[in-house]
Amino acid sequence: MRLHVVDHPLVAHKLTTLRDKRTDSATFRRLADELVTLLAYEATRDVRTEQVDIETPVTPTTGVKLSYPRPLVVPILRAGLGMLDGMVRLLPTAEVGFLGMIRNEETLEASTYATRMPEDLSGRQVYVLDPMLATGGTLVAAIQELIKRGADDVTAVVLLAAPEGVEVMERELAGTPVTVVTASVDERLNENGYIVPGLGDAGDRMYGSAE
Ligand SMILES: O=P(O)(O)OC[C@H]1O[C@H](OP(=O)(O)OP(=O)(O)O)[C@H](O)[C@@H]1O
Ligand SMILES: O=c1cc[nH]c(=O)[nH]1
Ligand SMILES: [Mg+2]
Repeated sequence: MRLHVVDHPLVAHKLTTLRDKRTDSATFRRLADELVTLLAYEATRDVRTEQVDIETPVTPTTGVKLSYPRPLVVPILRAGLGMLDGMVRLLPTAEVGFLGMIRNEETLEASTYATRMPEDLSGRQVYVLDPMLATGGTLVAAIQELIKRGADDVTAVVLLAAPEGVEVMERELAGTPVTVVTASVDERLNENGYIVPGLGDAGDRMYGSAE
């Protein structure tokens, strides 16, 4: 597994406001959207392209366009939904699949409550979106499902990661073609499985507590 921490002052600036507990939901959603677009620039560095012939007003030339099969973008509901627009803005030809997953806040185990994506992902590049990589249970399960369906290149775009979650991913997904792109690897997880310093519950901060 490859880990890429995006080191950029604009990313750090937006992330700081996102972490601030005084930031309201509307601002949080806007900042998450902007941050994803910055991370997407790095996450798509190896997106597949093919050569194409065009004519400029001056002369024929060759350029590139995104290849087929189209990349698949998979936000993990709920919180990953807040990252979708920022990602597809940079990848307009992408197809979008959905995974609904929830972490049990007592056991910290992830379970899947909704799946809507192609059965056959052979030869597809997939971008998974989830703001938080905490224990890693959610992302490991999501990526194992994508690889089972044949995906041969998976990039997870996460706003924040905990070192514990990165370690679990490295262990559980060893030997698989997986890259994690994040704005920060934070200090640790606390006793409730929350990232420290983190930003709290990403889904709740985007959409409310859902109770
Ligand atoms: O790495 P893990 O320990 O598995 O935790 C991370 C998961 O927890 C959060 O989702 P949550 O279960 O709160 O669902 P929500 O997005 O609907 O709020 C977050 O968006 C990740 O999906
Ligand atoms: O810090 C955390 C950990 C898991 N899920 C969140 O939303 N935040
Ligand atoms: Mg949540």
